[in-house]
Amino acid sequence: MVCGTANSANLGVTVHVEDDRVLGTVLLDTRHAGAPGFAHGGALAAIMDDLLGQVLIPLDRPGVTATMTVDFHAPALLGRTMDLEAWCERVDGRKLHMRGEIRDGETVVASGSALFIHVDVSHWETSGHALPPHWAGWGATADSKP
Ligand SMILES: CCCCCCCC(=O)SCCNC(=O)CCNC(=O)[C@H](O)C(C)(C)COP(=O)(O)OP(=O)(O)OC[C@H]1O[C@@H](n2cnc3c(N)ncnc32)[C@H](O)[C@@H]1OP(=O)(O)O
Repeated sequence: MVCGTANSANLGVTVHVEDDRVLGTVLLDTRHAGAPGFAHGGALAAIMDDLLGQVLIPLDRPGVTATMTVDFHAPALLGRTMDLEAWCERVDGRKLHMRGEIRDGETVVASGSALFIHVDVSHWETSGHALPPHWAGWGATADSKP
């Protein structure tokens, strides 16, 4: 729902990995309004969750959000391309401490911190839905297993 290109209702986030960081952009519009002209905080929280979750890829650790805090520092205006950045601050066994920012130019609009928990890919098999084939090797290089 945030960056999936197969979903026409996605939030239009694009991300890529540079070294161990996730960088990206998002351009919100009137579909994502809270107050007129301003992005809904829930949209920003969804973007933050997904952005921090993308760090699981360079970390090569499948994981899920256990808890997340989003601080809203400045209004996020619709119609502006905002920059996204996220990284892993610390790994403590299965606990993955992520941080990220959503910026409009030099202004940090929102910052986020989350605890992700490293899980085995089988975590998602309980839904009964098929997993993307490339998830099969996810976590193969992780030095500890859930
Ligand atoms: C590339 C993909 C991008 C996707 C981005 C989107 C990310 C998401 O939205 S994920 C969806 C939302 N999150 C979920 O559905 C998670 C639901 N929760 C769960 O499945 C489980 O509670 C889970 C896996 C997090 C933890 O369960 P479990 O594996 O049994 O571990 P558990 O033993 O309870 O906890 C492990 C450790 O984490 C700690 N912990 C767990 N939850 C929390 C929490 N909420 N706050 C603080 N600490 C926590 C525990 O205290 C424990 O610590 P310790 O080892 O020191 O005792």
